[in-house]
Amino acid sequence: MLEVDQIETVYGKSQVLFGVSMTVREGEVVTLLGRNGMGKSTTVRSIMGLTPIRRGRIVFDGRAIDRLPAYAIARLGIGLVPEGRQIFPNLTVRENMVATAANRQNAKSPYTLDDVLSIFPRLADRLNHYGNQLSGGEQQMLAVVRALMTNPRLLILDEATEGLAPLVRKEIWQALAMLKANGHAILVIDKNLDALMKLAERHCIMENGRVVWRGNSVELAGDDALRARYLGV
Ligand SMILES: Nc1ncnc2c1ncn2[C@@H]1O[C@H](COP(=O)(O)OP(=O)(O)OP(=O)(O)O)[C@@H](O)[C@H]1O
Repeated sequence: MLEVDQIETVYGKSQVLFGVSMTVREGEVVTLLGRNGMGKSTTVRSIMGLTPIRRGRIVFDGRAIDRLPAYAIARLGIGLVPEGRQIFPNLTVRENMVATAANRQNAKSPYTLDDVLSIFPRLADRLNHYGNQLSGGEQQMLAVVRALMTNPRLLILDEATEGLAPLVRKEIWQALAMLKANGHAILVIDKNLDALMKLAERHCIMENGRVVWRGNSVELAGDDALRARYLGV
């Protein structure tokens, strides 16, 4: 479904990605792991067309997307929950959701407001609250449901549980498990390894702009030295 092939990305004169390759297949959950500053967000920005790649190729559903503008990539069916949430503070919860709603893939039964609210019931009680009146956890849930309102086939989450209380985090993980069960493909960047090892099939570890390890949850769980070296856990 998504193939990232040998991409190189630069910010001005500083090269950040040095030939990153990874894939996400239909209905699969894949993680990008690594310490801070290793290039995970830049990989996501490159996929979404927010930062242009200098070399390499990115293919989604058989189509090269690496020269497309960000809006066109989103329209093809990739939904992003960006780092830092970025919800609209002066719109209500309902308005935030409607603002991004689109059935871009002409899904047979696109998500309705009620569908996505059933994933995070506490947002249903906050429909008329403004974005800036929500707790951090509620804002994060809103960022997820907002991405879902675009009916993406691939959902990308960049540090979606950062700074959240454990119970709220758990709700987000449960929601992702449900989305996976519904057939969504998900690419997730997060630091909660335990949750990720339960949710994801495959993991990619990045260091200094390269993917230095790929494997499944059993391999990752069984390799203490690997986790200590690249993830510091
Ligand atoms: N807009 C930018 N301009 C210049 N350098 C940047 C920019 N954004 C990120 N970088 C640099 O690129 C490198 C990779 O950053 P990136 O955000 O992709 O890493 P990351 O693995 O996602 O880490 P984090 O979890 O801290 O976001 C870092 O050295 C960072 O300082």
